Amino acid sequence: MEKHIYPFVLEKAQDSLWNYPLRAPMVEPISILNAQNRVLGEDLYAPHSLPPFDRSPLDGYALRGEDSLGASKKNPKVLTVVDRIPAGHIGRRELQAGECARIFTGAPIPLGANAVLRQEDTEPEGETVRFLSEVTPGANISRKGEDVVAGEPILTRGTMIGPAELAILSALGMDPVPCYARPKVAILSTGDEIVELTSPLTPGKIFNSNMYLIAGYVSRDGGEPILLGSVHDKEELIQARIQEGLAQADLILTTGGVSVGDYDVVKEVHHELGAKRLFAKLDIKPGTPMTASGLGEKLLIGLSGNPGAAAVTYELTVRTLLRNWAGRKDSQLSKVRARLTEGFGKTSGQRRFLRGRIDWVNGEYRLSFTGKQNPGVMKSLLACNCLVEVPPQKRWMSDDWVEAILL
Ligand SMILES: Nc1nc2c(c(=O)[nH]1)N[C@H]1C(S)=C(S)[C@@H](COP(=O)(O)OP(=O)(O)OC[C@H]3O[C@@H](n4cnc5c(N)ncnc54)[C@H](O)[C@@H]3O)O[C@H]1N2
Ligand code: MOO
Repeated sequence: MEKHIYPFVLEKAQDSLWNYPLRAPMVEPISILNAQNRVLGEDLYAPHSLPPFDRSPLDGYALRGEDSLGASKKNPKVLTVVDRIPAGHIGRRELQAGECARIFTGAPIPLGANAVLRQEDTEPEGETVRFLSEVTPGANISRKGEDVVAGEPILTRGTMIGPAELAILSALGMDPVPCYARPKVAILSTGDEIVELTSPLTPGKIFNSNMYLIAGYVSRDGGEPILLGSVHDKEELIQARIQEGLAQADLILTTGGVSVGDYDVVKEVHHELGAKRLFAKLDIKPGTPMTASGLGEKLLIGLSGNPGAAAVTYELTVRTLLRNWAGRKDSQLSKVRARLTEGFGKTSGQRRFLRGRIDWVNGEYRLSFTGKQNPGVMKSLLACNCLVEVPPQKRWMSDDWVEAILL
């Protein structure tokens, strides 16, 4: 057991992880039905324009605008209706002077027409229609390409696909969608006290909740969790399970076994596996004993077993690492200024990150702490949508302005 481990400044630890040369994910074709929340793997260009043809934005009549000039309620212009064009159909003939076509929203503008008059400004009369107002040539036509022009760059690599992207992709007929493969992340919980949910909870044991916590984060951030379950605090057992993980994944996230106790063997296991230490202690609370080692193009990260500590350190380090690796553009943590609804008086020699919640209240962001901040506490993660740093020896007072790290 090492006597003293030098604590790494959080920002240096972040740098070492975020710049670690992991293998870039391949690009794979994904059905548009499964593309939500996937990351686009290529820049995409529009194969055709949107709309793909000049169309009517109104129910009314398509005409040559010149034929309506001077029309008014008092002095209507009468045109002959020679065609009827519902959406999805095309006009049968080119309009001549003095002619118009009944047209409906979304239908293509017929040849010869250059304007549409809405039906509210007309009075149909048998085969003819009276125009009660004029419409200038070019008016009321939704032009081909007014939304998207064929060939224009439409979505860039690294875009997270959501409903708006799905709409554009499908309008352009782009199925399947080239997406980055989701990086595989193996997750292992260590500890003699951990049991799986399928086993009874006998005295001294707790259920393996960290695996679900971390798997949830991994999926959220664009990775594919591989669940390795839990393993007792024995070096050879942990090593074997990590090796099992390494056969399937390039990032191994373990929880527990990183502190200074007799059973905290994860650091030794990293060493035995030939991994090179990046850091083995952070200058923050909670999660101080977090450890990380590089093994070629693979990373081994040991988070604290305490769920609150594992969550905070995941968010401050692994979140951005994984989003970057998954190819996402939104990988950086962002901050907003918020005013505290309450103080936090407990000082520490170490930087501390508190779990909080910000809400927009009466024209400003207000930040409240979400409850007990002990590293073993899970409940304060429930409403948590931000973290707030307390510098060493600092006390936050109610109404202080702080920077909230958005989660
Ligand atoms: N003498 C010292 N003791 C401790 C120190 C220290 O500096 N000197 N550091 C403390 C700090 S800080 C932390 S954080 C913890 C970290 O311990 P480990 O990361 O080695 O984690 P464990 O001891 O294995 O577990 C801690 C805690 O979390 C519970 N746990 C573990 N795994 C799970 C899981 N999968 N699901 C739910 N809960 C889990 C475990 O039962 C413990 O209660 O060490 C302090 N000790
Ligand atoms: O630094 Mo430990 O993670 O919270 O209590």
